[in-house]
Amino acid sequence: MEATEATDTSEHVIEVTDLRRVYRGGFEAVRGVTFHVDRGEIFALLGTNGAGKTSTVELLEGLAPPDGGHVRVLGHDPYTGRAAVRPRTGVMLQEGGFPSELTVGETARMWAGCVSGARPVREALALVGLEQRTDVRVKQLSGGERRRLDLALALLGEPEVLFLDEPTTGLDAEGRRDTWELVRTLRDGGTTVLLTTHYLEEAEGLADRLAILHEGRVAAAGTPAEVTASRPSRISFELPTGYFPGDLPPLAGLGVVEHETDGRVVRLRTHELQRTATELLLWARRAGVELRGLDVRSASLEEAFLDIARDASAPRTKEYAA
Ligand SMILES: Nc1ncnc2c1ncn2[C@@H]1O[C@H](COP(=O)(O)OP(=O)(O)OP(=O)(O)O)[C@@H](O)[C@H]1O
Repeated sequence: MEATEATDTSEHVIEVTDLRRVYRGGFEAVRGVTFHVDRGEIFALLGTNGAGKTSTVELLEGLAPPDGGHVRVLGHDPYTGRAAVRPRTGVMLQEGGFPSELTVGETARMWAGCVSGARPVREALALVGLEQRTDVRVKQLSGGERRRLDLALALLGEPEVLFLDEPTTGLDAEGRRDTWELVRTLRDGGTTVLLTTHYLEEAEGLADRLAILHEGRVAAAGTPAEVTASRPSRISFELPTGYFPGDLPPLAGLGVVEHETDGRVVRLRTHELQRTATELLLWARRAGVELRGLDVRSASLEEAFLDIARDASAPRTKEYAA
């Protein structure tokens, strides 16, 4: 029934519904994950080590069948409909694993031989800035150059959907920025990109939407702004000389949801940043004191992530499927 269920007109290029993956021995690495990626969107999967990112992406790439739920890529089941999906997708795995004796050009030509309608090798290498390294053996490439070669190979087939597993790991700051620029250009040209990353600034700056996985489940999802908006902002300052924490106005009444004092430094968290900051400054003016070291900042994606990771560090037993 594969042909009839393929709906290429759908804006949801990737659809993941209640996805489950159970490894041999019964360990449930993916426990009911649901998300979708629209055409021409960059979607980032984030999560602590072992959260289930690679286990999820492998199912999207059709490397294994799900143990529950379902996946559609370009309207097809990527496992049973692999022949229809694979030519239209590009995959950059965490480990490329090319024969290290071949040169960059030989590797790309070999790969291009396996791809129908491949773009010229020179063009793919130029996209990732490796055109000057064509005659260099793979074993002589730096770690960052190998990642760029992985990306060039994923781009050979001019894919509609690109899966990038930690695409900038090992790249220096310039290489990382170049890769972001390339991914944006591909997206603007209509390519749909799903990437995993450990770099929060990468997800914040690059992704149109993202999901943070935690122990095999989606702990937070949305645009970077939506995910951070759900987290409290921070205010910190030094207690004025001669004042004690009890001299401050009642904090709960200022919208403060968490507070701590570390020596003379007061740290607050609030969902009402403007109101809390205004009330504190009015109190300081009335008292005729200065709030030295005042630092007011909105929640960042990093904080959202750390909140989730902190929760993850609480002792738990591994969950096994029945
Ligand atoms: N083949 C396997 N057999 C058994 N357990 C596995 C297997 N592969 C992964 N796991 C376990 O599944 C969980 C999720 O692993 P996965 O590699 O998907 O996480 P990840 O989010 O990609 O982590 P990382 O950020 O470290 O790459 C981990 O607890 C891991 O130990």
